[in-house]
Amino acid sequence: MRQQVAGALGSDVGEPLGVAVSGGSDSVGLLTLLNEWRLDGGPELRAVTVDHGLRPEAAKEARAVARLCDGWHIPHTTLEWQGWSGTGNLPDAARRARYGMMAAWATKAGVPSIAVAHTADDQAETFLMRLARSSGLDGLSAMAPRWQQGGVTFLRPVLGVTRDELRSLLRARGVGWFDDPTNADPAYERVRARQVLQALAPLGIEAETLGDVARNLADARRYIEAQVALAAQDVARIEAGDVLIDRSKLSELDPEIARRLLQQAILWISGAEYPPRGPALKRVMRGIDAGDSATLHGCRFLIRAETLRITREAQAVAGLTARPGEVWDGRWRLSGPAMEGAIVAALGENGLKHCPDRQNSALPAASLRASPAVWQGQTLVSAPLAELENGWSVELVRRENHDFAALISH
Ligand SMILES: Nc1ncnc2c1ncn2[C@@H]1O[C@H](COP(=O)(O)OP(=O)(O)OP(=O)(O)O)[C@@H](O)[C@H]1O
Repeated sequence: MRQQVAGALGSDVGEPLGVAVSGGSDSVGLLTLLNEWRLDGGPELRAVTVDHGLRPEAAKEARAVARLCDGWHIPHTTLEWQGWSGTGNLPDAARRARYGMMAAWATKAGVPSIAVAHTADDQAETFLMRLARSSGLDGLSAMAPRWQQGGVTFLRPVLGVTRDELRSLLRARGVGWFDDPTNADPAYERVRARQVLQALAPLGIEAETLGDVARNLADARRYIEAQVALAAQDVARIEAGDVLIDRSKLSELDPEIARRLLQQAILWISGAEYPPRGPALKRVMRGIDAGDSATLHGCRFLIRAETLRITREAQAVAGLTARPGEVWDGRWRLSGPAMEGAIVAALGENGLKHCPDRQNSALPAASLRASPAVWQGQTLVSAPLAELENGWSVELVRRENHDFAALISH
């Protein structure tokens, strides 16, 4: 098992390696494996636990993890979440906060990557849950073995190990863990998925089997994504943050490649976490064929004779502000002279009127309205994309997970 984990992490795993330990069997099992590897020449470790403050036992569990780490001479940190606003989807908010806090902790502590303990069972349960949502190739593909978030790499080194294997290891080593009471509550979809998985055993379907299927699908997906990247290099280019697509070449692409290419462009421009729903995107694609401009997912689709221009929708960024030097709308950074009270916000219709040289910009008015500008109160200071610089410069910043620009330049 240890070789499996070391192999999954790869020889280039940074040091110290972070490990996210909730106190459950999966993550305590991962910690145990990594600790044994550490004692045998593996990377130094830093453990982290997030106390969401949602269950009375949580603080006690965090302390127990801290004690375990202390006994093994692994530095441990507990991060306390107090951000629950009381509205919305609690598990989702807790998960987002957890990853955000762990990434911020890692950055501060000089930890380049954090291992989390998603197991083969998590993978299989997720697969079943996605089946219930009629997911396609993307949803059913295996969980990524690594991803980037908040400047940190998250790693899943035990995707090939089952929960039972980790529990057997812990029993053999005499290491205890906490059972989350919700893990037995059939009100949770994941618990029902676990029960269904057991029922599938007589058919020869086990966690590993579904993991194999999910990996096969991930292989197919990787191939399709490579085709999308090739197509993007051929049909698309970037102009000051807009994506320009050759319409006749687009119409010759396989519809699935075209759909994915548009989806990638939308994710890059909008910064949305999830792509638009399939039917909505298909409707826009039919509109593009017919020559109709449209808006979708915070983006505008402008049809010209030969080109489709996808730009940011002005309405989606109205009211969005950042300080100079900070990233605005997830991908723009404006820098210039120090200036009291200066903020970055969209140029908008009002600002556009105050850009005398806007005609010299290659961008149409729709793109310029949604472009970043510097304001001091109601006064427009700079709009670099609309040819009003006043000593300011603009930079397109790389997006962590949806970098269309990188897709084209590779
Ligand atoms: N409170 C916590 N503190 C530290 N690490 C945690 C905590 N909760 C979860 N983790 C880490 O994340 C891993 C996966 O946790 P969990 O199964 O709850 O899934 P998730 O991250 O919420 O995502 P998903 O629900 O999509 O599977 C755990 O094995 C552990 O490594």
